[in-house]
Amino acid sequence: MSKPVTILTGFLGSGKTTFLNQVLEQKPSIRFAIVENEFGEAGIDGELIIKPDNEIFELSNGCLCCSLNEGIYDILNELSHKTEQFDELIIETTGIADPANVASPFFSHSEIKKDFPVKRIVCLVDVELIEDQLTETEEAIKQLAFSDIILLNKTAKVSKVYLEEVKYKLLSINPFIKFFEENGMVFPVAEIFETVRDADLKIEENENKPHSHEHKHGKIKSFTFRFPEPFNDKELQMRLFGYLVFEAKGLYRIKGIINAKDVNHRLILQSVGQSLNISGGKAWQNDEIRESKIVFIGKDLDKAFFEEMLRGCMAEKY
Ligand SMILES: Nc1nc2c(ncn2[C@@H]2O[C@H](COP(=O)(O)OP(=O)(O)OP(=O)(O)O)[C@@H](O)[C@H]2O)c(=O)[nH]1
Repeated sequence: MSKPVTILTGFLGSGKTTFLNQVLEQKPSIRFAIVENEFGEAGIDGELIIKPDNEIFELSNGCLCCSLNEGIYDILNELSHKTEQFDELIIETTGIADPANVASPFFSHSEIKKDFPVKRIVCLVDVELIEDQLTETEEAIKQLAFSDIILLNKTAKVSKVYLEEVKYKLLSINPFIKFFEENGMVFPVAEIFETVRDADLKIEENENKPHSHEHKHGKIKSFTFRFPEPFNDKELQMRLFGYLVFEAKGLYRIKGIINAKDVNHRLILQSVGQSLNISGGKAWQNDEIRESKIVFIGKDLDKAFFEEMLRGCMAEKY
């Protein structure tokens, strides 16, 4: 039996995981299998999904367009043997993947095409940051160009006039897109899932082209740090905030699961552009090894600098 596929794309921090969580909340009767891919090694997004009873596959360590084929084929193969356990598949791509590459196995293989028909490719757009992202990176343009649905996110951060300008600009890149908007941090999940892409996707450029292993992300790098020692969360927040305000050029994204001293639950660290947010996450279990994982993604980043900054925030120093 065929299983509908939704591909989520959008630049780093645009809101893909947030949207995915709302889909799981608003569609409780659908059993989703989820493929999470991250640029950077730590499987942080998997931990940020609210309903762990969904089957979650992680394709970490690299980006989907470069390490895709083997991994995704294995996952689809596994899924095809347990079709009675799920109803639909969602693939969340990394924030710097070209979704044409992600989608190519779904269109170039007749069996995959039949068993896993792609119903929609949804691109999340951070309306405040998209202009800079389009100027700075090729991936943001490719994501827009390839999608069927644009979900305009973080709309409260810009004026209505600016939002119209953004739409106009996006339409000049892809005139076929259908717009949806988040409203007060609520996504129109039902309407999006009622929208099915028009015709078979044309991916002439990619279909028969051998996959190039040349890395396409220029100088975009990702570092993942893991620390068993607990952090002083106030110090961490202060230093990161100072960094973001004064020095953060080229840093696109920070995501982390933090183990802070005297705090019995995880802290979730999120930063996009210059914003920084630390909020409560799942409780640490008694038998669990507590470890912090933090990933930094950006252009021309200096790993040693971040390591020193983070080590300066350990609780033992205070
Ligand atoms: N103000 C506001 N913040 C939002 C909204 N949607 C998401 N965010 C915040 O934006 C940050 C990034 O959201 P994610 O859902 O993790 O973004 P993502 O696209 O999955 O990020 P990557 O996996 O790094 O590409 C988080 O701190 C969210 O809480 C929104 O509608 N409004």
